[in-house]
Amino acid sequence: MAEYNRVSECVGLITLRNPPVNALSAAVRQGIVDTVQRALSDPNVKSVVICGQNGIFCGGADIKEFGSNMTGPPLIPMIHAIESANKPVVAAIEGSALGGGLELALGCHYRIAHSKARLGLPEVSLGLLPAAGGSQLLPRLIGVPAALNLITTGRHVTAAEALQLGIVDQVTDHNTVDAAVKFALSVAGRSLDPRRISTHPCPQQPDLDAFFEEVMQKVRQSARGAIAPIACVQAVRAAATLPYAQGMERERELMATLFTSGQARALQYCFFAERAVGRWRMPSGARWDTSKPRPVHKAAVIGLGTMGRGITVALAQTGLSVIAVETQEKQLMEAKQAISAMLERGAKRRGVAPALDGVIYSQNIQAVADVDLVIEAVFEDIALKTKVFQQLSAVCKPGTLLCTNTSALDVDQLASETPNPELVVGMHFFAPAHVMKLLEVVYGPRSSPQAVATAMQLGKKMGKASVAVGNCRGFVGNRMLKPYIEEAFFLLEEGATPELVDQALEEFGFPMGVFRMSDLSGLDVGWRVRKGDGLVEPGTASGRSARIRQGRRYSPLGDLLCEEGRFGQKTGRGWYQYDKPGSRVARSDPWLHSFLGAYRAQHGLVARRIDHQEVLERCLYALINEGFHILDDGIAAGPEDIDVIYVSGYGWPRHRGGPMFYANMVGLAKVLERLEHYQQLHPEVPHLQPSSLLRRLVASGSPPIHKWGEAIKKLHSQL
Ligand SMILES: CCCCCC/C=C/CC(=O)SCCNC(=O)CCNC(=O)[C@H](O)C(C)(C)COP(=O)(O)OP(=O)(O)OC[C@H]1O[C@@H](n2cnc3c(N)ncnc32)[C@H](O)[C@@H]1OP(=O)(O)O
Repeated sequence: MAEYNRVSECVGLITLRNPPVNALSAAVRQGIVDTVQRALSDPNVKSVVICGQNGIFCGGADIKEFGSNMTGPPLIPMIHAIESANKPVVAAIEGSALGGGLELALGCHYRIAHSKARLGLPEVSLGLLPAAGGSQLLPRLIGVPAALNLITTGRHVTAAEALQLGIVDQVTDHNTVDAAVKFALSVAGRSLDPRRISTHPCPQQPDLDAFFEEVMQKVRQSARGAIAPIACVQAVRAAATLPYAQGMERERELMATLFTSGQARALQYCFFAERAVGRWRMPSGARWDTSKPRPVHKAAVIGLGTMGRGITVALAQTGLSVIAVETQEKQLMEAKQAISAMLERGAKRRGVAPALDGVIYSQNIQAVADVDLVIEAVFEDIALKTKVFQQLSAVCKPGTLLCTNTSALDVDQLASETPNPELVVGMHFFAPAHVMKLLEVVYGPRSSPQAVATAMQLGKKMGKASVAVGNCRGFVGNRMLKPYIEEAFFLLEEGATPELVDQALEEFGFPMGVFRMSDLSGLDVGWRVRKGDGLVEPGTASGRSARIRQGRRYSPLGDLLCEEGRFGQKTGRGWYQYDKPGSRVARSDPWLHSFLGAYRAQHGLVARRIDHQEVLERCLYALINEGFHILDDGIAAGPEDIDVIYVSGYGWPRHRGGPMFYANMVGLAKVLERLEHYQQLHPEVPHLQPSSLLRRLVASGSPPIHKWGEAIKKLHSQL
C-alpha cells in the first residue's frame, strides 16, 4: 500500500497506493512506516520524496475505518518519525492533501505542490479536529488567525493560497514528483532543525485572551450547536499557549470526546450519504450504472423570473451554451441585466471570466429548436406549464429532454401532454437556484432512465446535491414539510407563540424557525396552494367544527394573516413585524399576540404552557413520520436520499445527520411511542398516525439505518 523505489540514484521515492484517494488505511500507514524506515536506513539514500499514485497525494485518514476497531500503526508516531528523520523528506502534493494527508505533509520537511492541488484540514466537517498534530503544527507554521480560519471552516485552499500562507514551499505547473525529486536533491545535507515545525514557537498573537474570546463567540454563533468547531478553537488555543507536547496532549483529549460523539457519526454519515445518492435507482429497476446520460451541449430556460434567472446562471456557469427565453420584452431586459450581474459576481468570486457570451436571450420560443435540454421555469400554474410543454413539443428537435422546474405540480400530468412522456422529468430547484445546493430530480412512471440519468448528470455538473425522487404531491422535501408546518400552526392554537416555536427549532440547529422561514418565503405561497385545495374558507366561523376541514384538523391561522395583507417580510408584517417591507430583522409583534388571544377565544381554545420538547417532538416527529411513509411508498430510494434533501435544501442541521438519521439516533421505539402519545391526544390529525414502516422497524428490533432496507418493500437504497 506504499511502494518504495530509489530514483535519481540517491532519492527514496515512497508512493501511497490506495485508490481512489490514497486514504491512510491501516495498510497504508504500515506501508509508510516500513518504507520510511527502509529509506532512512539505506546509506545510498540522501533524501526522500513522498507522493500519491493517480494524481492525488492523500485524502486523509480512511473514514471507513472510524466505525470499527482501528488497527495498524497510529498516525502521530508515524508523522513524528518522519519529522525527526535525519534526511530531508519532501511531500510531492498533487490533487488533494486533506486532513491526515496534510498532517503527513506537515510532518515532512518540505512541501512542493502542483498548481491545481488543493490542501486543507476538513476534519471539522466530519465532526472531528485535526488530531494527528494538525491543530498544533499549522498555527506554528502559518500563525494563529490563518490556521484558525482553515481548521474551523475545513475549507480547502488552492496551491497558490497555500504558497502565500506558507503551507507549501514551491508550486509547479509541471510534473510534481519530478520537481520534488529535484528539490530533494538540492536540499540533501542541509540542516533540518529549522524545518521541523513542531520545534517552532507559535507566532505571537497580541491580546491572546481577547482574541480567542472573540473568535469563540463567532464560532459558537455560526456552529449552531455543532461541537467540533468549538473543540478546534480550543485545540488551536492550546497551540498558542502551551509547549508542543502539552498541546498534543490537549489535542488528543479533545479528539477523544469528538471521535465517539453522535455528531461525528452524523457528519460522517452525511459524507457517505451525499456520495450514495449519486448511485440512484428507480422502482422499475433502472439504475445509475446501467443508464447512459444523453450529451447536453446546449440548453434552454423558459421563463426568466427569479427561478429561471438562477437556473440560467447555474447552467451557464457549467460552460453550457444557454438560450434564455422570456416572452415579455421588459422582463427579458431586466432578466438580462440581472443574469449578467449574477454571472459577473460569481466569476469574480471564483477568479474566472464571466460566461456572459454563453447566454443568448430571446423572446421567441422558436429559438430553442436545436437545444438538447429545456428547463421550463414559468409561473407555478399547471395550465400555463401545459401550454408551454405543448409548444416545446412542437418546436424542439426530436429527442430533446423537457424538464419542468416545479415544487409541487404533477410531473406525470405534464408528461402526458407531450407526445414523448419518456423525455420528461421534473427538476425541482431551490431559490436562489444558482446558490442552493439541492436539486430534486423527479421521475414519473413514464420518465426514461436516460432522461433521469441526464438530469442527474447535469445537476452534478452544476455542483448540486442531486437526488432522484418519485412523483407525488410535494415530492420528498415539501411533502415532509407540510406536517411540520401544520404542527407549528396547531401549537400556536394551543398556546405557543411564533417566538417560542422558532427558538426551539433554532436551538435544535435550524438556521431559521418555521415562522421566520415562512415570513422570508412569503405566507401567500402556502395560501395560494391551500386555496387551490379548497381548504380556505371565510374566517367568521368559530369552534372546533370550523377547524375540521376535509375530515381532518385544520388551522386557518395562516389564511387569516394573509387576509390581513400580512405576507411576511415583503409586506413588513407576517408572523413578526419588520421595520419596513423587505427588511430582514424580525421583531416580536404585539398585534400578533393579541390576534392569537382573540382567535383562541373565538374558537374556545384555552392556551396552555408548551415547552421546547413538545415543539421538537410534534414538529420533527411529524416530519419524520412522513419520511417513513415516503420510504414505504418508494418515492425516495432510501433514508440517505431524504437526509441529503433535508440537509442540503431545508436547513436541517448537518451535525444531526438529517431527519431519518436523527430518528435512528433518538431511537425508533421512542419516536413511535411519542407519535402514539400525540396521536391519542389529537386523533383528528392523520399525520401523527405512525407509519406502518416505522411500526415494522420497531417490531423487528429497530435495526440500524443501513439495515432499514430489509423492512422497506420497495427499497433501492445504496448505503
Ligand atoms: C482518536 C483516534 C485518532 C484518529 C485520527 C484520525 C484522523 C483523522 C484525520 C482525517 O484525515 S479525517 C479525513 C479527512 N479527509 C477528508 O475529509 C477528505 C474527504 N474526501 C474528500 O473531500 C473527497 O473525497 C476528495 C478527496 C476531495 C476527492 O473528491 P472526488 O470528488 O474526486 O471524489 P469523491 O466522490 O468525493 O470520493 C471518491 C471515493 O473515495 C471515498 N473517499 C474519499 N475520501 C475518503 C477518505 N478519507 N476515507 C475513505 N474514503 C474516502 C469516497 O467515499 C468515494 O467513495 P464512494 O464509494 O463513492 O463513497
